[in-house]
Amino acid sequence: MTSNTDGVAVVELDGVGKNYGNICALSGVSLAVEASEVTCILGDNGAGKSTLIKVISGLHSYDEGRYLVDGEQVRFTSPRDALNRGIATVYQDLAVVPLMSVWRNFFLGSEVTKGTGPWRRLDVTAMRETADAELRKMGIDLPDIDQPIGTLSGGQRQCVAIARAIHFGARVLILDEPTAALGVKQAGVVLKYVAAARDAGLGVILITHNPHHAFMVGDHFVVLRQGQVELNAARRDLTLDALTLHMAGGAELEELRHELDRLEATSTSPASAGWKNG
Ligand SMILES: Nc1ncnc2c1ncn2[C@@H]1O[C@H](COP(=O)(O)OP(=O)(O)OP(=O)(O)O)[C@@H](O)[C@H]1O
Repeated sequence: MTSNTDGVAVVELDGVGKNYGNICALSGVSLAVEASEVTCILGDNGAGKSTLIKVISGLHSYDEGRYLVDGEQVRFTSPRDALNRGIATVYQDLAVVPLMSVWRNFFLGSEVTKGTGPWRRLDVTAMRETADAELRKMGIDLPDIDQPIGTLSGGQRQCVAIARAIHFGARVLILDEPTAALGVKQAGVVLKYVAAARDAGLGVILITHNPHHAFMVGDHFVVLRQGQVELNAARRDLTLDALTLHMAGGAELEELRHELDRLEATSTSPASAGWKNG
C-alpha cells in the first residue's frame, strides 16, 4: 500500500523549527508531501535543506512546531522509527559494499534466508531473482546482476537504491541531491526513476540545488532561504524562470538591479557629467 487515499498528506510539517545551540537552522517551516507527487526542496548552501531531511528522516528531533505522518504527530528518535513508518532516505554517498554484487547490496542488512537452526543459510536464488525482478519492474536493465555494485555508474547505483527502498516498503522516498555529482545523461536517467517512484504511488522528496532538474519532475516546489520557506508553490502556479529567480534570491537581485540603475542614472546625469568634466 503506497498511497494515502483519504487526502491526508503522507508527511506534513507545521511551523517546524530546529536550532543547533544558538544557530537557528529552520524556523516556521510548513510543507506537505502528498503520495504520487514529487516535492522538490531547493535552496542555496546553508539554507537548511540537510537539516530538513534530517528531521524528516528521524536523524534529528525538532524544537518547534509539529511533524505529522498520515495526519498523526510523530517524534522519531532514530532513522529506524522513520523507516518503520515507510520513510526511506537515499543519500548521495550511498552506503554500498563496492566489491559485492548488485543483488547482494540490494538485500544488504535484510538478507533472505532459508532453512532453520544450523541449516539456516542465505537464499541466494530468491535474492538474485527478486532483485532482478524489482529492478526490471522499475525499467532498470543491468547487464549482469552479479557484477560488483562498484562497477556501476553513480546514476545506476542511485537507481538501484531507489528500487531497493520501494521493495522494502517505502511510502515516502527522500532523495538527497541525487543528481549533484552526475553528468547530464546520468542525471536524466535518475530523474526518470524519480518519476517512476512517483508513478508507483510514493511521495518523493527531492533535495536539489538545480532548478532545471527540479522542474523536470517536480509537482510541488519549496525554496528555503536562511531556514525559512521563501516559496511554496505547485507546478501549475510557477514557471522555470520564476523558480530560478527565487533560487537566485529574486528579491535581492531586483534590489541590486535598482541600485545599479540608480548609480548608472546618477553617473550619466548632466549634473554628474558636469562634475566629472570639472
Ligand atoms: N551540526 C551543526 N551544528 C551547528 N550548525 C549547523 C549544523 N548543521 C548545520 N548547521 C547550520 O545550520 C544552517 C543550515 O545548514 P544545512 O546544512 O541544513 O543547509 P543546507 O541547505 O543543507 O546547505 P548545503 O547545501 O550547503 O548542504 C547553516 O547555517 C549551518 O551552518
